[in-house]
Amino acid sequence: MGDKILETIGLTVQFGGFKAISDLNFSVNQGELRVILGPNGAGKTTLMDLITGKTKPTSGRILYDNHEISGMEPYQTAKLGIGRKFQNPHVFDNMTVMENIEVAFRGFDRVFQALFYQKKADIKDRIEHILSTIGLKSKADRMAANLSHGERQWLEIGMLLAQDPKLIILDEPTAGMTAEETYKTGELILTVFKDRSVIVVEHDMAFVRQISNIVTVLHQGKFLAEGPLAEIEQNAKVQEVYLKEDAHA
Ligand SMILES: Nc1ncnc2c1ncn2[C@@H]1O[C@H](COP(=O)(O)OP(=O)(O)OP(=O)(O)O)[C@@H](O)[C@H]1O
Repeated sequence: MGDKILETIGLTVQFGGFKAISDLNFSVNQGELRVILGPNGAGKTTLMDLITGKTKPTSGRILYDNHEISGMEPYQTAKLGIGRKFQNPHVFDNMTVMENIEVAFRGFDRVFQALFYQKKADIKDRIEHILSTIGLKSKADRMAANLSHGERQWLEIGMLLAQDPKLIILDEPTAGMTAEETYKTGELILTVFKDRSVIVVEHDMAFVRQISNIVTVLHQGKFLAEGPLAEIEQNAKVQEVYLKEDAHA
C-alpha cells in the first residue's frame, strides 16, 4: 500500500437498484488532508459511512493502514483508529465540557479505562492541553448544553483528539456556523490535525480554500476529478456538474 492510509478498490454500494457509490477507486496518503466535494446526492456521506462501517459495501475493497476493513462494524474501525465527527455534534449535553473530554478518553479503550484512575495526573494534563487547543479552557466546567453551536463543534473535535485517531473523518464540520466560526474552525483543523490523515466533507468554498490541499470531486457515486482546488475550479467536467446543479436549485 506504500504510504497510503486508505484505499478503496472498485467500491460499490447498491440501495435497491440504485448505486450510491459505484466502482470507486480512491485513496488518501498518510498525513494528508483531503477534501471531498460534490453536489447533493453525490455519495459523499455514503462513502464516509462505508469507510467507518456504518454501511456495508455490495462489492469492492476498503484497505486502511494495511487492514482490509470492508464489512467491519463501526466499533471495529474505531478501534483500529478511524475517528469520525458527524455534522451535528454528538456531545453529552448533561455533562460539563471537561467531562465530555474525559468520557472520550475513557470510552475509547478498555485497557486505558482500567489505567484511568492510576494515571489521573497525566490524563488531567492531556485534558487541559486539549481544552486549550480547542479554546474552551475557560469553559471547562460549563455544561455542554450551554455552549454555542460553534463551541459544541469544537468540543467534539476535542473529543476526537482525546481518542487520538489515525484517520480522522470530518463531516461538514462548519455546517450552521457563522463566517467567523467557520474561519476559526479552519485554523483549528490546520493546527491540531497537522501531519494527521484527515478527510473533510465540506460545501463551504471559502473554508475549502482555507484548508485545502488536494480535492476529490464525486458525482453520482463516481469519481469525477481530483487535484488542487485552483485546478478543480477550472475543470470543465466539474463546472458542468455544478452549473447543472445550480440550474435545478
Ligand atoms: N440507506 C439508503 N437507502 C437508499 N438510498 C440511500 C441511502 N443512503 C443514501 N442513499 C442515496 O444515495 C445517494 C447519495 O447520498 P449521500 O447522502 O451519500 O450524498 P451526499 O453527497 O452526502 O449528499 P449531501 O451533500 O446532500 O449530503 C442519494 O441519492 C441518497 O438518496
